[in-house]
Amino acid sequence: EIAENVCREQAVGRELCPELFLLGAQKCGSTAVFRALTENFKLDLTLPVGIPLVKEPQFFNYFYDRGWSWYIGAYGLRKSTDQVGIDASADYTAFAQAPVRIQAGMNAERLRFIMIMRDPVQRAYSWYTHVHAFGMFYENYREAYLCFDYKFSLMSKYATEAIAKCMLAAGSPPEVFPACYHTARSQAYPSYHDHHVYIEETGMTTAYFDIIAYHFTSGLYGYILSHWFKFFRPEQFCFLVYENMVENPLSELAYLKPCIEHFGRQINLETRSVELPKANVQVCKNCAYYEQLSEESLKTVGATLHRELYLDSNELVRRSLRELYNRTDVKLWEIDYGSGYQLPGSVGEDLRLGA
Ligand SMILES: Nc1ncnc2c1ncn2[C@@H]1O[C@H](COP(=O)(O)OS(=O)(=O)O)[C@@H](OP(=O)(O)O)[C@H]1O
Repeated sequence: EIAENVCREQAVGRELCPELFLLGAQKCGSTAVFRALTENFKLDLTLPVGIPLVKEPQFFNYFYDRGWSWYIGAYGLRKSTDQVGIDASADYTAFAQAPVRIQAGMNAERLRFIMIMRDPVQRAYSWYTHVHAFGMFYENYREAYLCFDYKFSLMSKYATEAIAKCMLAAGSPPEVFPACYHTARSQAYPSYHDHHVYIEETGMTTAYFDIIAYHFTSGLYGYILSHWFKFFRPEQFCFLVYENMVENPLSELAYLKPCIEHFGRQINLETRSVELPKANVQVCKNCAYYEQLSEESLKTVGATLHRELYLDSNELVRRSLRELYNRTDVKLWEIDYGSGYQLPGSVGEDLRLGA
């Protein structure tokens, strides 16, 4: 039996514990980043062996009850001092208890976290597409979707109402995510799971509403960050912005340097040009009941989501990255959502600083 505190040592011959975490949210391009690290930069990172989703052990969210032996055992023993174990469960960011458990059980000071962010609207729509492509055989997903006639636009509308109400009741930024993430059962707000609301457009009442909320709460990056910052120091994080990465992979991936060099390893950014590997590109044209939104329709839905759900969170991201990392190049996701969109003063300021 492996003891819970075994990860506090780094001795060769003892258990190698994962120390590099590749976090999302999901659908932010984490598979492409993983491939860039291992294929383009030829970084030898140790993955767990013998557990179902190798790259994503999902221990600190879904499989915690399988125990530490299951998780740590899968990484084997340390062969050298600079060996690095990686856990690329992007989804840890969607669970408030994940950083609590990581801090409690791992060698917290040693850890580094790569966190990727993407326009939360595009991300949510990508997850919706993913569910149509891969998740509709789960009965609870089908039932949750059925109430909305399987439509992303309807889900957005009702999820925005519920989540915005929760955020209003939640208090200061660090409190928002634990109170309002998709499986939250806070005093401030009853759980989404038991949130039964009548959908006017379909004449049905919601079931498994937490499944719907998940699409949208996973994009509240600003609040996710202020939650993780309760457990780890800013120096332990390296941020990637999906849109920047697509536009200029090399200069965006350069932000990973401190998180890699921390382990005595190098990524050579000077000599090679890097193309971001294409991974998990989804096509759902023939998915049954799939609401394929035109660019224009997604902009209409997205403008409301940004205005009513993401605005403060997005601002928090930009402010955190500017103040803590001196970064002013975080994409203004809201700006793509149509003319007439009123930027608040502080966002306008960010825009000027970023220009
Ligand atoms: N090279 C490159 N350039 C641009 N976009 C890319 C690239 N590689 C992956 N992707 C897009 O990333 C989305 C998948 O993200 P993830 O790998 O994090 O998905 S998952 O959470 O692991 O399922 C998925 O987004 P959507 O296409 O919007 O669904 C991928 O298309």
